[in-house]
Amino acid sequence: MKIQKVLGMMSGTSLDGLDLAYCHFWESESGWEFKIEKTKEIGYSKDWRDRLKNAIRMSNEAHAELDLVYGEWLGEQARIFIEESDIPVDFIASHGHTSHHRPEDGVTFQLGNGQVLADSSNLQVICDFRSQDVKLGGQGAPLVPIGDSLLFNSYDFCLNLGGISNVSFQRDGKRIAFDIGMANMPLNYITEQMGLAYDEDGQIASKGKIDKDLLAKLNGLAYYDLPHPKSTGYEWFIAKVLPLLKASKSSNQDLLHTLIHHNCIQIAKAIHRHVTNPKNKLLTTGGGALNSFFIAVLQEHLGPTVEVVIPSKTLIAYKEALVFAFMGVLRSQQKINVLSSVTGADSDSVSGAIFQPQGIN
Ligand SMILES: Nc1ncnc2c1ncn2[C@@H]1O[C@H](COP(=O)(O)OP(=O)(O)OP(=O)(O)O)[C@@H](O)[C@H]1O
Ligand SMILES: CC(=O)N[C@H]1[C@@H]2OC[C@@H](O2)[C@@H](O)[C@@H]1O[C@H](C)C(=O)O
Repeated sequence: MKIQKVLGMMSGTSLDGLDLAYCHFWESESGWEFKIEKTKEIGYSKDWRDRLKNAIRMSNEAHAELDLVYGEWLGEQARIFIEESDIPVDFIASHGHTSHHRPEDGVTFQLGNGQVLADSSNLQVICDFRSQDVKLGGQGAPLVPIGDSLLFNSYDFCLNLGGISNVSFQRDGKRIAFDIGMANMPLNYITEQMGLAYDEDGQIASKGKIDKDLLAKLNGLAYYDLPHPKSTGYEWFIAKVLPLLKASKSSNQDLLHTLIHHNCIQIAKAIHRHVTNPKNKLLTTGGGALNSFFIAVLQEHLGPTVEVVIPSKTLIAYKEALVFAFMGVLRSQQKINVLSSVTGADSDSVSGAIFQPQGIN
């Protein structure tokens, strides 16, 4: 039994920080197995958060420069983590940070240059998991469903509550998945105005009340009626959601309360549409799983047919980094790691660019 030892690196849309998950993978008679051996979250400084957030508006030159500088920073973080944990690593699988995602225009870009990362960590790097799928006409997202299908198939549904919410499930022998809409992105936008990183356990939101007008407008956003495959991101938030929040006269408390109900209504709607069993287990991960008010409202909207299952804090926080590490393993073995049933691409693919260190450091 060969164990693959991989460092997965992930920076998500909520811009809270970089997740590092050192994982072991091996194949048994019952399929793929994994263990998350060591983890670390490196919170972004205000400077990094601002640079990554503003990448969407940068000139090509500034964007290219940021790609290199961020790749170097990722390499440094990997090096420090590996040294302090004293772990043998076969290779790094890095998602990077999405700066642009407009698959309809054939565009997706994850910052964190692979060659620079390989050189500064002195390890083989697999990255750029999305662009081949977009070239094949797919959404390039979500990608974690390959992991849901091969590592978490005992659950009826897998839900991620990051900046964006997405869901995945098996239907007629195929994995289906899509971005439902928002999760923490608009909540963090509001709490940022209040000088807070986020609303711990939804304490502020829980004291608010529903702004009915805003709720109706949010629920009326056209994205929700699009059929899957579909994916969304910061561009949609800025163009369609932010103007609605800015136009509302409600207090921050009421905005947070309304946004959580809105998110949960849309999540429940998306899941109910695909429920086929009387009882379903919904594995729920991503930072939103730590927000007890969000989870209580979600369970209320889902009702008794769908049970929200909250796993360990490690899995909540590091499932995405784990799955990108796993996608690296599949890539290194020339196995399919991006599913066209999820993304709508012309075909499944073995995605990810491979970079070898050139011994510069
Ligand atoms: N205790 C908590 N109470 C409330 N919210 C929390 C708590 N812990 C984390 N969060 C929320 O979770 C967010 C981080 O979630 P996560 O790390 O899953 O997002 P991400 O991976 O960046 O997003 P995506 O999956 O969309 O790329 C924080 O920004 C915060 O909004
Ligand atoms: C383009 C991009 O980075 N999309 C992210 C984002 O964050 C959540 C959601 O939107 C999902 O589609 C995806 O990330 C996860 C990790 C995925 O690909 O499964």
